[in-house]
Amino acid sequence: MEPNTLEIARGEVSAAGNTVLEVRDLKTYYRTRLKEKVFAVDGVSFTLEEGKTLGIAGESGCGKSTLSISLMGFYFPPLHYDSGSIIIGDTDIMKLSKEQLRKQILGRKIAYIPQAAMNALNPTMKIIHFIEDIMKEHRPELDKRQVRELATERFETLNLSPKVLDSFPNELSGGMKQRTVIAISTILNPTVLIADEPTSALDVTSQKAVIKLLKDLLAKQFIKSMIFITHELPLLYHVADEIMVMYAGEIVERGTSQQIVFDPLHPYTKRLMGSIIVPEHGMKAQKLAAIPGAPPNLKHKIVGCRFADRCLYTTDACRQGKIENRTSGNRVYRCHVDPGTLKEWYANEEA
Ligand SMILES: Nc1ncnc2c1ncn2[C@@H]1O[C@H](COP(=O)(O)OP(=O)(O)OP(=O)(O)O)[C@@H](O)[C@H]1O
Repeated sequence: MEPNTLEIARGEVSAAGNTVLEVRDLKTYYRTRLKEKVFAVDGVSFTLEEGKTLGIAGESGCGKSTLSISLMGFYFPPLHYDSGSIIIGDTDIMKLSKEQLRKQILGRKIAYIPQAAMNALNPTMKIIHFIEDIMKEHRPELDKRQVRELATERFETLNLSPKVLDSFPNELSGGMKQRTVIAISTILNPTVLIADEPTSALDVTSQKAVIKLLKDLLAKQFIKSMIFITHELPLLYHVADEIMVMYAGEIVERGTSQQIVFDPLHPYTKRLMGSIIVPEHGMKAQKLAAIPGAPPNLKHKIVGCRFADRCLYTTDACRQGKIENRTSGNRVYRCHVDPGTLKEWYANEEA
């Protein structure tokens, strides 16, 4: 079904397809020791379609990790939920109790691989014991032999040696540990997998193996969709079907990976991606560009565009009221300037 214009304008729908996750106007904040609220996720809305990988890009501190943690619906101080919905299937998980979340959602519907996940494994437990613990909670009808059979089959299908099951974490290389964490985290076939910098701190060969594993999980339908966060632009471009760009707690643009990298609309995306005339092979070493200045302090109420202090094209209009989303074809971006004018400005920069 085609999304209607209003839905797109709210940034709630990006593409036709089977929606597996819908986030509506989500707001979450850190409470500081001085009792101030830092809204690191401030009115985020988006959908994720079955079979798709959605990348999240943005400078350090723009809220990517907070958004991904927030999507689990499970909050530990200093992070708090303020408002909004996280809908998986027919369930708004924010309406569930912590117990319901733990039993019905975490690991089953949504799984999260945090930064440096591989270092979080308890070194005194063999890999099979992590899987047994998960199954005890979620598939109590299975005995130990059945759990081992299931784990062996899963590891073999993912081209991981079943011998790993009888290893301790510190007997595995960094890359193998990371792949093992991913295999364990997805053993219940979650609808959505969130991978936050899953390849950072790995050598190039291990990075490739992790990416292949993630793609295999999708292709073999052990997961239905993925949210992928990385600072590595070429990696994001190659892994993600679509990219959302975050700035100061808001989504400022969403489009296909091709559009975001090579034809950005929002001035923040434009700066973040550097020059749009980048031949693909030249992207290999490219990271997200450093932009002069710093994002606004989220402790304070911000009026107008959050990027205004760093944008090359700021006018008085940018500093007034709330900046609403605009649409251009399948794309949504949060800037009051029309696409034609933006493209003209960017063309002049390159002239
Ligand atoms: N414990 C905390 N207390 C207060 N503010 C915090 C806390 N943790 C993060 N923040 C703030 O929340 C905002 C978003 O941080 P977050 O780590 O989500 O960004 P990020 O885009 O994931 O960065 P990175 O790419 O470095 O992981 C930042 O302004 C950060 O300073």
